[in-house]
Amino acid sequence: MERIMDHLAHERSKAQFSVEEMKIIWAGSLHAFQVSDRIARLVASDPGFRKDNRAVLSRKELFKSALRKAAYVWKRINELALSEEEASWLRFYVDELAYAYIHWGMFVPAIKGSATEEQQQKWLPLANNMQIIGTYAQTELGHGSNVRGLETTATFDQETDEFIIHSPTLTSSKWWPGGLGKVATHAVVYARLITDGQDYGVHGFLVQIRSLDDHFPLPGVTVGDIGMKFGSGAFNSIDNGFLRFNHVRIPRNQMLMKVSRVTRQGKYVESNVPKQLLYGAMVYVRQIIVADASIALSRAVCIATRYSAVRRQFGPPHEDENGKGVETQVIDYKTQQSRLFPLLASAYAFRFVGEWLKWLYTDLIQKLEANDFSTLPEAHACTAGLKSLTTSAAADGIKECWKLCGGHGYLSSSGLPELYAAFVPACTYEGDNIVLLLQVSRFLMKTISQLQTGKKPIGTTAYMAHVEHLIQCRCTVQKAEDWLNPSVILEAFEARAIRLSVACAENLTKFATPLQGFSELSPDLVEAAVAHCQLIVVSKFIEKLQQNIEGNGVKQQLETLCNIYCLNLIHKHLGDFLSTGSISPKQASLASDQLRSRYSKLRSNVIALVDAFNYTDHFLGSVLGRYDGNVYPKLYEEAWKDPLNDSIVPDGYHEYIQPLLKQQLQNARL
Ligand SMILES: CCCCCCCC/C=C\CCCCCCCCCCCCCCCC(=O)SCCNC(=O)CCNC(=O)[C@H](O)C(C)(C)COP(=O)(O)OP(=O)(O)OC[C@H]1O[C@@H](n2cnc3c(N)ncnc32)[C@H](O)[C@@H]1OP(=O)(O)O
Ligand SMILES: Cc1cc2nc3c(=O)[nH]c(=O)nc-3n(C[C@H](O)[C@H](O)[C@H](O)COP(=O)(O)OP(=O)(O)OC[C@H]3O[C@@H](n4cnc5c(N)ncnc54)[C@H](O)[C@@H]3O)c2cc1C
Repeated sequence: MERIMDHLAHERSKAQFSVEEMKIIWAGSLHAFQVSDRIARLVASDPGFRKDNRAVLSRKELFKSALRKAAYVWKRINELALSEEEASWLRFYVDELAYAYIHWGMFVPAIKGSATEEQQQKWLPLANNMQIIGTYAQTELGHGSNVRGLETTATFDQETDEFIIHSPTLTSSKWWPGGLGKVATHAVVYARLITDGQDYGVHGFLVQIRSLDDHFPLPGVTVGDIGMKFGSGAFNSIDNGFLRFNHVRIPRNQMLMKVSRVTRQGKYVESNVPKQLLYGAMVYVRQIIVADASIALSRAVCIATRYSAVRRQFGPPHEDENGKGVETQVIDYKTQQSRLFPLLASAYAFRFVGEWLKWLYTDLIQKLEANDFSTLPEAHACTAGLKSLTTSAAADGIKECWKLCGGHGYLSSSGLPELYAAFVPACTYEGDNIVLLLQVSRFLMKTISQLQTGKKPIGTTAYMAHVEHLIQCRCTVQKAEDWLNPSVILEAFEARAIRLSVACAENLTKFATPLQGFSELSPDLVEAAVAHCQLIVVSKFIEKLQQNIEGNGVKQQLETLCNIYCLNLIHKHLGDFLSTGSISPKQASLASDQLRSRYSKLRSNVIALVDAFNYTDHFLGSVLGRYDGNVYPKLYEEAWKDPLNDSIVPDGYHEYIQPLLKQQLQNARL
């Protein structure tokens, strides 16, 4: 036991940088670090937030436990008079999916983004004080991705000055909204607006669905939970629901009227803001999901890295620091490093691109407030594309971390199965990842077509202004060290991205209609979108390194991580880089050499690099990822806690095992 504990201490002593300074870089600022650290400890030390028994709870128990925690969170927020920032950290570290995620993450943002000032004044105080609990009811049984295909109707009745909300078909039933099944009292419902016999497409409406007195559904409302979801624990603590309306009436002023409105006379009037603002809540949440992807991946990487340093298999016996013979730490196998270290680098890369995306979103909101809508298309493309890229990579990465932990990774007590089950739907919710990449490719094709008109590309597409150079340039790498030059890396990624996009644009012209071309070439368009989004992540990592980074050795570690992130992408997408001529086969081989040498450089720092995430054992929820590395005794302890071990002879023995054994024994004697 002692030896294992010593192992992580020894690993920590090998670090070549200041972990405390790296914690600040990871958190984003000294202030963010201090607040998050304080709240993380507060949550970890409060028995009310215990979560180690989640995997063995039944669905009903799990749901009730999530309700209890959500109420307790609210109580603590008020008792401690927490600021909005502190309250968000508290919800984050409690780490239990419940209705509050949708209430604060989508219902409130939808009201802020799509309601008029007057409507906000009425509804936001109610929502902010939890006098009502809201959900975001967009997806239907028949349509999720295709928002324009939604079927729920909101028909204006001029006589009573009301909208009639109705579900005309089974497929128009709302399906999936979080917190809807059993909790929400209100919903922002997306429905087709019909007035004067004309269909004006999908708009948002605020609809009360349950009584505030007895919680029963209001007349005309049929509502319930859609059933168990993938994995134990995970998303089963939340009540994703279905909802059907039978001619439910709401006052006209409960249409969200910032983008357009209906007058008392039933006239449809558009405002001067773009229709797409109706989708504003999705842009907001996609940006948060990118931050969440870095968190989910970093949790898995932290577990797999610490465990890989504790776990020993094979190898010539080495002497440990006490002179004892020991086997090889699995983290020292080059295959383990080549699977794990790029994931560690990705966690950092996604953290920084998430930080940048938050800035982009804040900037967008400031511009929208000043009636400047010019950056909306780029913000949509960036949030959609990066949500897709980071969630797919994080979901795959978490699964890889579980395999990196061998058999023990498959145990619930490793924390990895639940982490995976809870995160993998991020590839689907808030926009299916392929559908979102097709949105990015549409934006890229539009940008390329505008190059011919002389329009200067801006922001993340600014590189496209250099199309002529990037189409014909040759990578200058001659020796492995050349791959450490950020401008060489950047140009290789820019060349690959633009060459894939330009090839798509050229191929599109070969089809009879753009629609046909988009459909036939969609796999290529998705690859071009991925290349563009990876370029964004690479360039934001490089930009981060150009900032003033304090702390002993911190910048050097980040440089190594950045190199690993970029070179591993080249290795993984070699086909693209070679087929577009962005690099040569010889340069690809030098990139692999450099990548291997970066792994060796990083090796002694990896435990400290995951410590810099500053996750408490409570938040990690993993025996394998414990800070003290005391894995085996704790695994044994956890095994004893399983309800199956409550009795020596199991329930069912007398009914099913004993008679079977007796029968077989008798048969053998005959
Ligand atoms: C110490 C530690 C420190 C660490 C610090 C870390 C910090 C921690 C921070 C955060 C942690 C976070 C923790 C929180 C965790 C969050 C977890 C969340 C939990 C669960 C949440 C689950 C929520 C799920 C909710 C939902 O799923 S709601 C439903 C979402 N539905 C969709 O997304 C549907 C997808 N479909 C669409 O979006 C659209 O239909 C479509 C695909 C875009 C197509 O639409 P349509 O046909 O109308 O459009 P087009 O014709 O294609 O386009 C028309 C033009 O409009 C443009 N467009 C489209 N969409 C938008 C948009 N959203 N905004 C702007 N513009 C848009 C489009 O580009 C077209 O433009 P054009 O110029 O080409 O015409
Ligand atoms: C855990 C979870 C929570 C959710 N919470 C909410 C919520 O709170 N509120 C809410 O309104 N919704 C919610 N949703 C619904 C979610 O937003 C949708 O599931 C999502 O938008 C995907 O839509 P879909 O299910 O219709 O997938 P589909 O569009 O049916 O996708 C099925 C397949 O078709 C492919 N596909 C679809 N269209 C195209 C295309 N044009 N080109 C190429 N391929 C295509 C997709 O790539 C995918 O492989 C939630 C979903 C989940 C899983």
